[in-house]
Amino acid sequence: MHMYYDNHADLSVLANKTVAVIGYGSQGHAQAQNLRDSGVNVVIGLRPGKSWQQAEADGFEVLTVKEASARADVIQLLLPDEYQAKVYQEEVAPGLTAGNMLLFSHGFNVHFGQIVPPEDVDVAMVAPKSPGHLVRRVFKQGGGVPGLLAVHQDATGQAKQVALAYAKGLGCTKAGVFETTFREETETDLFGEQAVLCGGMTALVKAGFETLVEAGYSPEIAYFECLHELKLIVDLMYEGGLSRMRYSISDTAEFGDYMTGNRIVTDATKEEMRQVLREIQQGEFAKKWILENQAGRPSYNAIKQQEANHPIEEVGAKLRQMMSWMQK
Ligand SMILES: NC(=O)C1=CN([C@@H]2O[C@H](COP(=O)(O)OP(=O)(O)OC[C@H]3O[C@@H](n4cnc5c(N)ncnc54)[C@H](OP(=O)(O)O)[C@@H]3O)[C@@H](O)[C@H]2O)C=CC1
Ligand SMILES: CC[C@](O)(C(C)=O)C(=O)O
Repeated sequence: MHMYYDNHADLSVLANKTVAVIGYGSQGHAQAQNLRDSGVNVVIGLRPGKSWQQAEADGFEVLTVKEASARADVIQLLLPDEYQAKVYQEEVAPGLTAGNMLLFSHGFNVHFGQIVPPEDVDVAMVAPKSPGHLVRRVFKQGGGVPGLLAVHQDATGQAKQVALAYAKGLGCTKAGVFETTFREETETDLFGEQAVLCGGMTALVKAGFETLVEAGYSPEIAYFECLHELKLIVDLMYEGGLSRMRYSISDTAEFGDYMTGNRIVTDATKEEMRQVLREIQQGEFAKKWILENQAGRPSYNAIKQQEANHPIEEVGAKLRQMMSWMQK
């Protein structure tokens, strides 16, 4: 296992190749635009619709998924994970030829056996560790976000060099690309988004907001305290770890942090985290998500609606309107 930086990757490996970016959503638009700015020949594969119009407006050649897959040497699947297997079977697989590379930014479908590529193609992953919009924003600022790289299948003997060149085109080798496996990326990514980054964090923010509002404090103050300021605290941790954040906050806040943190995230919380990880490792979460999609997403849709109506969303929308400088 290694970390790779700019000097380990050679963009000329992609010089005579065409890359098809399939999907033009959060990751698709960012990866396609960064690659193009890095001199890579990119076409976009889509169905007719909103993304197609956007990709054309952004100056790309847009083809159907079938045409783009057949044209390209490297095919990066950036569709929502839940649709990838069907689109792969019907539109990508028929155009694959020996020596092509099939790329992913998340290992879900390969790791859980929903996509089984033929043996004569390379199968790899370049996964930026960042939401797509920041993959683009940080690149435009002259930097890059870190990434993960994994080779699942090396039919040509060149898979790692091609994947590394792709990662360089995204800007990831500026920040560091860590070599891993499809299993490790998939399980840690699902764990991170469920237990910490998305599920854990939104539950913590809502619980804090509700505690203050239910105790009679203003929703505006509760919003600033529990959501708005979180970004500023996270920015400090991002720049210099927990110690930089603790250097910047008051000693009173730091003492409160030491006294209270473990009362909020207790041994029971950690035991629940271990249980969440077991369910991911055993494929229970994947099965639940696949079945949820087959059933038309009843739970996903109901909870999405309920969450959109949470009072923190109402007060937040009102307060953010006044912050004209904020990237929305
Ligand atoms: N979001 C992120 O930041 C991250 C995502 N990833 C991974 O990247 C991959 C892409 O995720 P993400 O960028 O969030 O996806 P999005 O939901 O943002 O984008 C979906 C894109 O796929 C298109 N699409 C959907 N269905 C079809 C179809 N049947 N045929 C053709 N095009 C279709 C949509 O076009 P239309 O407008 O027509 O619907 C849209 O352009 C996933 O594997 C995900 O796990 C990894 C790291 C971070
Ligand atoms: C944290 C969510 C994420 O895993 C990401 C941006 O890396 C995702 O899949 O969107």
